[in-house]
Amino acid sequence: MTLQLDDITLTYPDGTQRVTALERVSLTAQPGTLTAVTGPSGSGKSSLLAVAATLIAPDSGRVLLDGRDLSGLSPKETAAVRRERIGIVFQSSNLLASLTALDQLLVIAHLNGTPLSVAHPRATELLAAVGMGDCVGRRPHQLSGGQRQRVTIARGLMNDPRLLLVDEPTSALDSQRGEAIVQLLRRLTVERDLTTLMVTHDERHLQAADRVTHVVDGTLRRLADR
Ligand SMILES: Nc1ncnc2c1ncn2[C@@H]1O[C@H](COP(=O)(O)OP(=O)(O)OP(=O)(O)O)[C@@H](O)[C@H]1O
Repeated sequence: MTLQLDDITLTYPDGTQRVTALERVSLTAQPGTLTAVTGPSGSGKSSLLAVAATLIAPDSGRVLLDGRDLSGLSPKETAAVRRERIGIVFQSSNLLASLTALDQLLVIAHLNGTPLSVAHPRATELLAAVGMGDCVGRRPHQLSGGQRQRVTIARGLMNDPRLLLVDEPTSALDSQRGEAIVQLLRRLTVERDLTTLMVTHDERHLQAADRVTHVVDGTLRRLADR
C-alpha cells in the first residue's frame, strides 16, 4: 500500500501559544520498502509516525493510502482503516506482563473478533517468522529485550497490515541485537510487501533502509534514495 503524506502541518497547544511539530512535510513510501525516519530529539519524528498512523489529525495537509484521502473519513471509519490496514509498533506498546508470547498476539485477534481457528495458526506462523517459534509459551519476564521486541513486531503484524509503523525499535538493545531487529524488519518488509516506516535515532541502522528521511525542526531536510 502506498502511503502519501501531503503537505502536513501539525501543531500542539503550548500554554497560550502553539508549538509547530511538523511544517509542510510531504513524503511518499511504496510497498516493499523500508523508510528510515531520523533526526534530533524533538524534531518531530514521533509526530510524523502518529499522523501516518491516523492517531493524530494534522492541522492541514492530507494522509493518503493508495490514493485515498483519509481526511474526509469519520472517526469510526478512520479507526477501521487503522485496525485493518496499519500495524503499529510503538515504544510505548509494552507487552502485557501476565500473557505468553502467543497470547499477546491472540488477544489482538480477539479484540478484532477474529475466530481462534484463524488467529492461532496466524500467531504461530508470525512468531516463527520473527524467530520466536520456540518461545511461544514464555511470558515477557522470561524473554530478553530483543526477544520482547520480536514479539512486539509479530503482534504489530497480527492483523495483516499493509502499512507498518515502527518507533525506535532498537532503543533498548545493544548494537548487535539492534542490527538483528532492523534486518528482521527489512526481511518482513520485502517478504510481505509491507510499506514500512521506522523511526530511529541510531545512524548505524540507516544502511538497511531503502530511503532515509531526515527530520530537522519539523521539516524534512534530506531524502536519500538507495
Ligand atoms: N502532546 C504534545 N503536546 C505539546 N507538544 C508536543 C507534544 N508532543 C510533542 N510535542 C512537541 O512537538 C515537537 C516534536 O516532538 P516529537 O515527539 O514528534 O519529536 P521526536 O523527533 O520524536 O523526538 P524524540 O526523538 O525525542 O522522541 C517537540 O517540540 C515536542 O516538544
